[in-house]
Amino acid sequence: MTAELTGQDRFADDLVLGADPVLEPWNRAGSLSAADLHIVDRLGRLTGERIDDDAKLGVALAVRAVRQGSTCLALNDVAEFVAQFAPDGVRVPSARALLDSLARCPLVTGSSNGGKLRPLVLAESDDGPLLYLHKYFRQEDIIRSVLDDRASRAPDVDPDAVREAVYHAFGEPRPDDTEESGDGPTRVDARQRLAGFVAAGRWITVLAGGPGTGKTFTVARILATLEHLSDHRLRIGLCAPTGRAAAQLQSSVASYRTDATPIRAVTVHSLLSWRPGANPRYNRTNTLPHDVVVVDETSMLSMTAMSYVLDAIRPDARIIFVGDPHQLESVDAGAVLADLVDRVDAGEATTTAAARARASEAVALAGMRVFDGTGESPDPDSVVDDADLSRISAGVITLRRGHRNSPGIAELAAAVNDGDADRVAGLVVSGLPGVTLVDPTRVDPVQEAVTGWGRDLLAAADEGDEAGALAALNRHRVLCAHREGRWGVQGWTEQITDWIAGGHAHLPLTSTTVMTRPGRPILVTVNDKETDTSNGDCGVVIRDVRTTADPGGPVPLTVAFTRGESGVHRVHPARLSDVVPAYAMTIHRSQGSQYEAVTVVLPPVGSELLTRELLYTAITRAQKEVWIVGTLDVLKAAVDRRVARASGLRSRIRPLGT
Ligand SMILES: Nc1ncnc2c1ncn2[C@@H]1O[C@H](COP(=O)(O)OP(=O)(O)OP(=O)(O)O)[C@@H](O)[C@H]1O
Repeated sequence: MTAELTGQDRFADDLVLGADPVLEPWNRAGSLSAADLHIVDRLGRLTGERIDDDAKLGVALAVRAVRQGSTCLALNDVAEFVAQFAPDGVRVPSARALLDSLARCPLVTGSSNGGKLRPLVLAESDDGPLLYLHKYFRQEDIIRSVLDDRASRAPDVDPDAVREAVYHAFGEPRPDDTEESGDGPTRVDARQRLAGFVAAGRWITVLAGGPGTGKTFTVARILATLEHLSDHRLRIGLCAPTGRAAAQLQSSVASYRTDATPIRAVTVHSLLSWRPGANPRYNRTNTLPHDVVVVDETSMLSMTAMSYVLDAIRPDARIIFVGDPHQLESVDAGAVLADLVDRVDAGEATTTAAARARASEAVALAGMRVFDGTGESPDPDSVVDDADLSRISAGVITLRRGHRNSPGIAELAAAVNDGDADRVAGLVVSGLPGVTLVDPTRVDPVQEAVTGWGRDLLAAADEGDEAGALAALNRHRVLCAHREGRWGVQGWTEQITDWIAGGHAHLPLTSTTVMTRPGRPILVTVNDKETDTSNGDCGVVIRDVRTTADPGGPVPLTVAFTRGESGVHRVHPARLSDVVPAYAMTIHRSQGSQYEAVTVVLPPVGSELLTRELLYTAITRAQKEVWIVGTLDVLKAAVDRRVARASGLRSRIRPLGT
């Protein structure tokens, strides 16, 4: 499934001949795909019984909802769900009519008319009735039951030993809370220390925070805490949804654990021995050997992957989920990290009085205090408020202090997250440092910045200066919502190539032509063990000064990639088959990376992709400077629109008929 295409784009010529009359207008309008219709048709045939028109539409919409990232269809929200894509003139049944019809449908588990095959589940929730495909209902059920089980127990640890281990790894709280580091005095972030206490005292911890808030830095210290507490050598599993995120996690953790054994990080698929089309080798009956498993970039994890991970980890092993819940979620169904945080806010996670008492104690030991609601507005670096305390007692800790993004970008990102469109517009117009709104019809400032970047890349790469070229690589990036079209990656790549060539670019860059000249940034699109490159890796083509050029022959080239803090990995262009130019890339692709400066190209109003999460993800990729190409109206529309993914994880649910 591709989250970057809308239903309309994707299924325009996806017509089903002789379609069911109820679904035909939806198919003709491009709102339901041929695959959606085939699934409904096939299920109807297999059950061999008559399906009501309303139930048929309900099932088709549930299939579409999953395709769009939800794990179920929320019946009470159907009118809102279909508003964007219902064909003109069709009757959309009310939530009540859908429920009545599905409650009698032989395809539905728990219906009054259960057939032989019941691949759907109708469940009651605090948010009203939810219709699931059975697979997703089961996966959510696994997640819910593992979370509840882990919240109901705590590791048997000696509080004095925990205090000693946390202080050893994070330092003791001091009145001025400063410590000397190689780079000069650095303030210890008390929330990071608090995360150490939380992770030591629980079987499952969610470490949330925006980019550069020190999540990986904290993970490394949490691991040191747990190692200090353990009487045996801990088996630690580090993983992330993508190869690139795993490589990044491994190198950051290694840089913070200079005197400890390096730990390899792998993809979630590799950790679980999960091959495409098969079930993972590790599961409830064949659990992973690890004592601690860290999952980074959890926002990108699909619900299926989350359920497999939770199922495969021993009940007496610690799990630490790390990520930014405000970022774009998985391209497959589910928004599990956001759900893990939201279910606490919705009062759904189990938090007992004892857990709250333990959390308050940890807050004090970390050198913070609980804000009682009186006095001055609290400083989030030294106090936790009531909502925060509930989250902490449910194992969710959010780091807030950014150590990387410029204050202007951090302020804008916070306003975007708060969903305050007027504040966002006000900040942008007021000339917030590091933030510029660029009129899409007058992109000269962007042209200047991007051209300068492209020429810096070229100058270093042409000299064969790989350190210089790699340093220039992350100086700028153009991020687009869409792949195709003038405002997409394709259009911007053409534009940038032309700018850099001074208006004389003759051919558009393709995966083959991009590697024919030094200075071109490239993006790898597959994981490849042979070349030790991962999907999402960015490199730069440089002149290979170590190879002597044939007189009159082509310039010898190599592609350089950064490895670790300052290492370089070189691959001959001929060995890289799946690459694309990387002057511009999609916002989805940029997740997990940061650049000094970013140009964010907003899609037009009305694009299904224009959401708060998209905007947040894009602007927080920039460390120092962000140019937002779009109008104020588009910017405000983005802030106002949230990704709506239905899920039952945020509320208590029970199957209908139980
Ligand atoms: N308490 C601290 N004091 C000083 N520097 C810190 C502190 N915590 C983190 N840093 C620094 O901030 C930078 C970002 O930290 P880190 O990479 O751990 O953040 P992150 O949240 O994992 O980022 P990302 O969003 O890239 O995953 C690093 O250079 C790190 O050394």
